[in-house]
Amino acid sequence: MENGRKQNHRRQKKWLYHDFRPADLPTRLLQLGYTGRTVDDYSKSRNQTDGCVSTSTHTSAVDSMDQKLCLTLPGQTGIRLLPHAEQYMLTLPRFRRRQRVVYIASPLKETCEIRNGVYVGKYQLRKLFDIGADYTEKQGWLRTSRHNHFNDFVVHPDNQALIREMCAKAMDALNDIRKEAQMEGRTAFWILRDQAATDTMDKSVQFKTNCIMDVPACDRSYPYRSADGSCNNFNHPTWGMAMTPEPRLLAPAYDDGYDLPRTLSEDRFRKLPSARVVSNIVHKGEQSLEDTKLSQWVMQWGQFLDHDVVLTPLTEGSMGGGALECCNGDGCLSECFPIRIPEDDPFFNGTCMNFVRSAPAMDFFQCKHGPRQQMNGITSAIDGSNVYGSSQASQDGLRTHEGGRLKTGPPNGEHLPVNPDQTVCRKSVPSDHCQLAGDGRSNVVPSLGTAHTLFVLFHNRVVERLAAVNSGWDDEKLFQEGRRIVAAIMQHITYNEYLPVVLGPDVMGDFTLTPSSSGYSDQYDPNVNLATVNSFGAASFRFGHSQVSNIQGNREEDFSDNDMRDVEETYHNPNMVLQDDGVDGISRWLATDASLKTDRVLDKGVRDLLFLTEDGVSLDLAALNIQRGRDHGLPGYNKWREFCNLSTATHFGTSAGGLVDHTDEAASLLEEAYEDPDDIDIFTAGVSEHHIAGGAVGPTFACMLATQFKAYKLGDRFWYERSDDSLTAFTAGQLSDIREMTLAGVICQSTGMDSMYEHAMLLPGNSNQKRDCADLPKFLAEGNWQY
Ligand code: HEM
Repeated sequence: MENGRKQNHRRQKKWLYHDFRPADLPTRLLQLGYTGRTVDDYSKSRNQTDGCVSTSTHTSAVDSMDQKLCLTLPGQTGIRLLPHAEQYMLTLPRFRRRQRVVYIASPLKETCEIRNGVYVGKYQLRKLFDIGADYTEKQGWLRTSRHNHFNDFVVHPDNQALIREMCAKAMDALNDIRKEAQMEGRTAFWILRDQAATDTMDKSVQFKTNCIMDVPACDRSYPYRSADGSCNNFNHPTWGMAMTPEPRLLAPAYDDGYDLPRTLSEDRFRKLPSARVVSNIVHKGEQSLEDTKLSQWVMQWGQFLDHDVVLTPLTEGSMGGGALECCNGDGCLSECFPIRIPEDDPFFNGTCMNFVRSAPAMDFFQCKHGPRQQMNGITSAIDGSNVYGSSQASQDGLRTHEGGRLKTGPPNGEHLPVNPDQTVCRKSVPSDHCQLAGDGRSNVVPSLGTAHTLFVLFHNRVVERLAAVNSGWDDEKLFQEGRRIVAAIMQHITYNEYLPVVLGPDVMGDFTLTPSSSGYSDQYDPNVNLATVNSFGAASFRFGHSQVSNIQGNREEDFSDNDMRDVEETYHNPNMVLQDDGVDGISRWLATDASLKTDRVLDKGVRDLLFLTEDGVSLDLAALNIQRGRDHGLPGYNKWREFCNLSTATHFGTSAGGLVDHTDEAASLLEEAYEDPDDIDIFTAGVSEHHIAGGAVGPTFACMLATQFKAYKLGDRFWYERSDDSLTAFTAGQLSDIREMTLAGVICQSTGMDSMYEHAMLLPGNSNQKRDCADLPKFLAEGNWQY
């Protein structure tokens, strides 16, 4: 008997890891929760939509098309298999006879450390089964960094320990879930499926508690924002803090309920189309339409603002460190989720677009964990963290520590300072420099670098003026007061100039977003969490990608064209902004060139040529957006319609019960791309809706965006319009000075320009005339600012 049990146990282990028989797969799948489908069905559906991407000369695990396991055979292309988490596999029938070894990539939770300045976590490839001779075991490293697109998103050393803790905990959490499932003899999918449904903004599943992070202690008498956004809310000091998980408005729709990206329909019978296929069908167009009212400053303010409120770090890695290459060697790692490029792609030659999953996160302060979450690497509040950084160390590194000023850089001290890491950008001439700013993405395009530069220069003008009227103030006081004023002006520009043209008057009113024209506005509610929610970063606020044009430009003092470059030439190349007249000329171009209309089409510069390298490798931003939503487990379009109390679609027509907020053309393209309206990705459907009256987005994105902007306003203890907190409030006179300020005023004050259009975000016209800078609002720091 004893012997029998042992044998049984051994047999079970063997079955799991070594001796898997393809014939058992249907039964195994049923046990694992993939009900109602046979292997053949599954294989067929995967066959239709998946391609195999990498070729190998030896037997090894090399690639995956979406986050899972893969198998390669000598001289054959790689095949992606099923989730490592459940320790089982699927294979395409045609390879059965020839397959040798299948590996499992499993993170080793105890191995989180910093290497070469970035967080790395160890993973191990274990043999799952073998039907042949070769067998090797491999080890590699996963690292968590801010981003892998040309190292834009470098982790500040100050945050490395935090990332390490967080990632270790997140890996622990996912392992706990797996173990729990094994102990109960059920799959994690079933355990978490119901619980995941309740894992919304406030609740998450609680498995085990071994907290190692302390909730920050708050000094209630400190009058300024902390550098990392902690203690904005005294009752919840981590709300809105950098390096914390992004809350969710809706439960995630992961394939396995807790970790694996959404690649299947809700009933798990359909495989979703490749993100690039969707992009080719829905987001491709001959030429994007220009907006008739809005200038490029709307696009540029959107991106600059985005970099104030959200940065979602990715997991990176490779055997020897460096960015994860999911189309080239790292594809077997569970953190890879590359995008399949169809054979008949109109632009790309290859079959695979690199895509790395966002780093896993959990609420490590409350030690709650459940389905995989993603983290915000920067502060959530609209607080100028893109100017001042999101950690104490980063803030300190940006300051001169004299007179409250921020550092500036060559050639004339009117540009961003030199980044200590000169490998994060491309240089046209040796005298160019990679720029340093509060957010790591400032080199992405020159017009973004321009916005950053303007606000650093503006800060310095503000503190100079404060110093002139407050002679007793030291560097710290000047810096913090300047920072407080600049953040308030950024909030005002956002709610007074940007949001009204994006959301239109009705939504502004319904969500109480319109700034008061006089007096105070005391809507602060300490029960509101101001943290940037997952769907805002991964979907709705990406609507701005549709506004990006193929050109980066510079205009002369008389606003005629000066330097016009294709956007792909300017990615990660700050040359344009570092010209003597770069900031002025680009600001003029942004104010007078039309933004592209928010619609389903993304221009070629971002849809085919994003981050083009000298080697001719580029990405598709629409496909990345779709894939990112799936990576984060964002539910489909219909679920967001429900969230927003809007009708859902049961057919692809535009009549009642269908896609009522789409044109016939957009609806029919969605039908071509998807099998069922429930499958439609939120980015794709959201960006292609009709605009709401007076706005630049459709009703679904308007609701999702307004929900977030309401939280930024109501949940911010430092909201600029408040009067009811004597510690943080501006005086009535100061508030009225802040309300006077406009983006045009900031541009004029920060540069040597003579004139600018009054409403920088609107195209020139009868109600938007060019004005002398002398006649535009100025922040003078007289009277009201003398203490
Ligand atoms: C030249 C202009 C722009 C470029 C090249 C660009 C590029 C990118 C890239 C490469 C990503 C990461 C994609 C991924 O792997 O998931 C991203 C993320 C994002 N972008 Fe843009 N973008 C631009 C403009 C904008 C604008 C105008 C907006 C908003 C109005 C915007 C909002 C966002 C948001 C919210 C994210 C997610 C950020 C995060 O969670 O880390 N972007 N963008």
